[in-house]
Amino acid sequence: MSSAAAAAATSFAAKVAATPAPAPAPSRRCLPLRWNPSARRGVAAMAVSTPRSAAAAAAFLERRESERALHFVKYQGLGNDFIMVDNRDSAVPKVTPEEAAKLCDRNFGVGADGVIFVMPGVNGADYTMRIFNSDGSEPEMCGNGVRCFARFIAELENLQGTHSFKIHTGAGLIIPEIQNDGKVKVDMGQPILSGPDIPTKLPSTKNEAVVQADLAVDGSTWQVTCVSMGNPHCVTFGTKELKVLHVDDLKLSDIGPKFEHHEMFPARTNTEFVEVLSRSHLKMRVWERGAGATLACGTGACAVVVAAVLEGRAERKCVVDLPGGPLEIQWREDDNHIYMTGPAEAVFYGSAVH
Ligand SMILES: N[C@@H](CCC[C@H](N)C(=O)O)C(=O)O
Repeated sequence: MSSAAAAAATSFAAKVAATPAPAPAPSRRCLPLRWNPSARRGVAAMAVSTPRSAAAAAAFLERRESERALHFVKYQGLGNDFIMVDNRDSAVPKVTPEEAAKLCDRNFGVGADGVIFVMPGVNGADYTMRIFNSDGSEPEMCGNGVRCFARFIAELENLQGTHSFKIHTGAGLIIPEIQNDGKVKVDMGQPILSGPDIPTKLPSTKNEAVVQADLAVDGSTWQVTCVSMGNPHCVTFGTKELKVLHVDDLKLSDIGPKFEHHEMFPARTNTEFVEVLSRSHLKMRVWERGAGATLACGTGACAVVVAAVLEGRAERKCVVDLPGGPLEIQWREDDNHIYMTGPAEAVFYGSAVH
């Protein structure tokens, strides 16, 4: 955590009232986000088992309503978890980057990989998505986050069934579509391959792209392919010495930060370590810029398939296994767009006092 965020940690009193979300069932909707008395009774009833604690919980809920509280819903996509904030009434995020870092702290806050804001759309988009990483920095895009975003909008707007939305993000227009089975398929747009645009200072090796370039990290020469999905990714399948990675053997907390802060990446980088299981099945672990080791990274999985295709290791349509579960990724030849399909669901509802 930055010193600014650490300072905020002492001043930002996050008291979190968390309640498990109802089990997902197609015919049953989640609790409405707009505060409503019957929903509140439901929360209290779930949280309490004795009359005495029921009274305490009711008193707490009364007090909570009278204080300035940030109401949120915690969502997760393959274990990549986010505090979702209904920010539809303003283009200014309801929490600062320092407060976001505090909220994301797994001991002193709610615990999450990031905070995501649903904001009014601009330039013809239905909504704008902004996100703060758990260190308070602001990335351009988040793949798992945009799936959660789509499900959150459906909940906020009381929409059932299939729906697609035009979302304005720092990576341009992103289009998630909620499918019949509840999964979300996202048009993630086109990958950016030009080194300076990613950005990386590594020289291009294949046309304008940086493919299987040598990168010295921690005494080894890693072979990396760089891809931007709006946010920067460095993908590696191994070192010059050790061509094949066994990703489960990696000590991510040692090696990850050395990539993230490498001088070749002026905006820092996300890094994906990949094992090829077959030409349509990849396995990866990720060290995320601003969030560290996470259970999944949607933009990372897209970057991995692009890198695998550019290196001739895989087909354009792959299942990518992440620690939190699989994502289906397709890099289409006709429009050069990448499509990502995966789950997203609400975990719990809460309020943080600040
Ligand atoms: N987990 C995300 C990526 C979030 C942003 C990333 N940490 C960055 O700084 O670029 C995903 O699912 O894509």
